[in-house]
Amino acid sequence: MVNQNTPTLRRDTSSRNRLSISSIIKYGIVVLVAICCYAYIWSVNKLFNSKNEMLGIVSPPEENKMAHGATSSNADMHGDGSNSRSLPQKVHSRNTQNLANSKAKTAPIVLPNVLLIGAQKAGTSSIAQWLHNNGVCHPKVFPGEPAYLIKEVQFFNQPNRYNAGIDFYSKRFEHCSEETHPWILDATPNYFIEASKVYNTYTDEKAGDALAKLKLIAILRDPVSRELSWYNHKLHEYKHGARDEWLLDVVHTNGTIKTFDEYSIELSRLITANPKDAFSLYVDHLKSWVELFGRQQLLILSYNEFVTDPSKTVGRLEEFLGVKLNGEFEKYNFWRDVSKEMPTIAKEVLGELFREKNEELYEFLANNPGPPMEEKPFPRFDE
Ligand SMILES: Nc1ncnc2c1ncn2[C@@H]1O[C@H](COP(=O)(O)OS(=O)(=O)O)[C@@H](OP(=O)(O)O)[C@H]1O
Repeated sequence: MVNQNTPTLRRDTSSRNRLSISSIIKYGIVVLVAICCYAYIWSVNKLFNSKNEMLGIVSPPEENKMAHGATSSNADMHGDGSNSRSLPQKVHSRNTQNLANSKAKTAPIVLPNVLLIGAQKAGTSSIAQWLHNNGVCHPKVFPGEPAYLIKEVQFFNQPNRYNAGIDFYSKRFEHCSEETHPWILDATPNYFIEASKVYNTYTDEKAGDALAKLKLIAILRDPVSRELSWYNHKLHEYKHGARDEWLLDVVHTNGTIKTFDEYSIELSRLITANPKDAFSLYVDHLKSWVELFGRQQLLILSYNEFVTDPSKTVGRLEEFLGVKLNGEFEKYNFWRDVSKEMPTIAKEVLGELFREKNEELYEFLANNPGPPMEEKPFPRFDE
């Protein structure tokens, strides 16, 4: 039995041995192939990444994200940008981070050295265009962004843009070389109520000496007629089919258009309830600018003078910027399909609403004189 079994046993053992050797060889080949595949994928990936880095390609679309934000927040002239489309949150913030890191290594920060901070509806488009005609550098508009950003970057007033950081803002001005463009302008009237955000950016450690070089220009218009102009702007857009949220306060809920009298009564209620964000309460906002930036960096112009004696306004701007400026102001944002007449009730309601703050403004400007070329005393709106 033993002998009979032994060969069998022997035969079985040698076959098992042959099996296990061939299995080991097979497994070895599989492992080797797996290692080779992994090494190949890793090296291709590495090569691709380093090529992207060399070409300056960063992961997905920071620009697209901003373009969406800007386009949709066009419907929000006061700028909370809340309806902007965006990437899923995690990807979104990582991309912004990547961009910031790569820019910090490569491009120096370029900030505008002239900000036309408002007031809205006080001839800012005309002044901005005229300065651009005179060689003052204007912001770059990126693909997908609305064309009006060539005048106004809307950086400090739109949270989705402001939160993208100083590198995002700088990118709009990187084409403005100091040799060819001594002056770089962002003319965003909505900045008028954003003094502290502007200050934070200009004192960022990346901003260098931008704060010391910064010139601020404000042009003030009688707030009552400024409000009529803004109402007319919205009405004009509405008549041309726009239905964005920011302009819907010119219509009743049933779709009929509010008269300016009706609009003014509501506006008066709103401003009384929330004066902080009211653009027409000039003195409140100017106090913040003066406190943060001083008075000599800020030139305050009169819209009334700009309309009635523009050559004087030109002279003040020339002196403030230290350059010769040519040509005339052209008309911008002048709508013919709206009435410029000031109705009686609105005049009274808004006149009363702004009276006190206007007086405070004249007093504040008298006690805090601006740079030498500024008109003094600042002309009263009711003169
Ligand atoms: N060159 C010139 N001279 C006199 N008045 C002018 C000029 N250019 C523009 N305007 C009037 O300014 C108002 C528009 O101001 P803005 O360009 O600042 O508007 S905006 O804030 O950019 O939307 C708007 O005022 P209203 O007509 O009262 O609405 C324009 O007609």
